[in-house]
Parts: sequence; structure tokens; C-alpha cells
Amino acid sequence: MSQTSSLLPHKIIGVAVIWNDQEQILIDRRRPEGSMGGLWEFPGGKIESGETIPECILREIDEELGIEIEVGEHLITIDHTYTHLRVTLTVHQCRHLTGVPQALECDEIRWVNLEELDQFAFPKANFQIIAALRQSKEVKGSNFFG
Ligand SMILES: Nc1nc2c([nH]c(=O)n2[C@H]2C[C@H](O)[C@@H](COP(=O)(O)OP(=O)(O)OP(=O)(O)O)O2)c(=O)[nH]1
Ligand SMILES: [Mg+2]
Repeated sequence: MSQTSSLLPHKIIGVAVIWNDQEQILIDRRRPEGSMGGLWEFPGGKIESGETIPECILREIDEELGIEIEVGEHLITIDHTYTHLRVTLTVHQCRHLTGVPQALECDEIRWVNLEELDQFAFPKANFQIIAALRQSKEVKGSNFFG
């Protein structure tokens, strides 16, 4: 890690890996303008003061996609330093409950399976999330809640 990382802005982010009944995961493409524009991500966003991570995830998913989810177990927490920014991504396994996802704050959304994730361009920190998802599937022999 670079010695100047403490001078960078630091964002604390709650991130949702949302599964549906077809064992697919919801991903969204960031808007073209702005940081990491055009890259795919797992939905989520910045924690607000007084919130827990599960509360942040529930709020962000309602704001960004207009759906209701169940926030399940913690998958992984990643601390990653980009050139301009440090992020702490706390990732939870989640289950889609109700509502059809809408691209309210992103460019595009898709349901994909674990194997298909490699076909999409994600920010660098996400390689660890995807690796953790694959490992979790191997260990448990199922994706989630299964
Ligand atoms: N939601 C989400 N963010 C990710 C992922 N991977 C990754 O590096 N990030 C980074 C991108 C952003 O810098 C940050 C997410 O915060 P955000 O979406 O609220 O931030 P933003 O830059 O879009 O919004 P803002 O500061 O302009 O309000 O975390 C991911 O899989 N999901
Ligand atoms: Mg966001």
C-alpha cells in the first residue's frame, strides 16, 4: 500500500450480492460520466452516519433499484486503494424478495450467473469479491441460502 493512501478520500461502502431463485446475481453498469464510469459493479453505496452496513445496503438497493431484498451473511470486506481514492467494501450475500429491478441510478442492470461474471469489466477491487463468491460456492456446494 502506498504511504500517501491516508491522504486520499476514503469511502465506506455497503455492497450487495443479490441472488434470485434462478441462481443469478444482479449487476449494474455505472453511468459513463464520473469515477469508474461504464464499469460493472455489485449495487451498493456510501454508508450514512448512524447506519449499520445492512441498513445501508437495504437503503441503497431501494434507492438504486427499487427492490426489496433480505440482507444475509457477510461475504468479505475489501480495503482497496485506487489512484485517487481508498474504498472499504463490505459485501453481504443477499436475496431478492420483491419488485422488478429498475436502473434508477445506473446505466443498465443484468441478472447473470457466477460463470458469466468474467465477461464483464469490473473495478479492480471486485476481483476479490468474485473470487470469494466462487470459493464460497465450492465450500458450501451451493450459492447461497441453499
Ligand atoms: N457499489 C459498488 N461500488 C464499488 C464496487 N467496486 C468498487 O470499487 N466500488 C467503488 C466505486 C465507488 O468509488 C464506490 C461506490 O460508491 P458510490 O457508488 O456511492 O460512489 P460514487 O462515486 O458513484 O458516488 P458519489 O461519490 O459521486 O456520490 O466504491 C462495487 O462492486 N459496488
Ligand atoms: Mg452506488
